Amino acid sequence: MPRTTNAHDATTWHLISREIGIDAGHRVMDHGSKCHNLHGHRYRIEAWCRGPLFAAGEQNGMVLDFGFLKDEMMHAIDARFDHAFMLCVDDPLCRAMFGLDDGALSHRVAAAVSEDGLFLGHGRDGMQICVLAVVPTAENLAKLWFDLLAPRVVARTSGQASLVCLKVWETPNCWASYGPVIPG
Ligand SMILES: Nc1nc2c(c(=O)[nH]1)N=C([C@H](O)[C@H](O)COP(=O)(O)OP(=O)(O)OP(=O)(O)O)CN2
Repeated sequence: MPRTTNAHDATTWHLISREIGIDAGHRVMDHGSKCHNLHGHRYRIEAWCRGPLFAAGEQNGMVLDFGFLKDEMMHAIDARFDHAFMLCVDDPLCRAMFGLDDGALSHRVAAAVSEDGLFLGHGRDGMQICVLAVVPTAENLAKLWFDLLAPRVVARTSGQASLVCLKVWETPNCWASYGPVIPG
């Protein structure tokens, strides 16, 4: 029995999308107006995946079970960023707010940001912090979360499906996305 069905050709394919929501704080340090302030968002995050359909088993007729996709989004994004505060490593507030005057923590943060583009861990008083190599705009978060989720989608489908778009709603009116496909 074939494992997949190829109900797409070079110009058509199956796309699925799943959404989760997280709450997180940030500031856009260079912004000329209110986004310069410390503030928070209810981020809505959509993951769009493309691939052939499974032709047998519990995912028969699916690109990737929505529940499996949710699991991967929760591990890759929610578990690390929900209720975290995100600042750019170059933000002058980062050092004081996150307790980076502590030498050992400061060293760990600098090493992680330089190697991985981000540090996720605990700062002053055990507060969950996220230090990024880039400013936490919706565009940069879309790429960051795309890069964390993409390998999980491939692994969860044994290489059949891929993440083609990660869309971040920063407010009910504004979104940014990253990936090779423009979402509808
Ligand atoms: N291209 C981007 N522009 C802006 C970003 C961003 O990440 N990418 N971020 C901000 C602010 O952080 C803010 O979250 C959005 O601000 P705002 O324009 O106020 O969005 P609203 O939906 O709240 O707009 P209202 O005018 O209040 O309805 C700014 N720009």
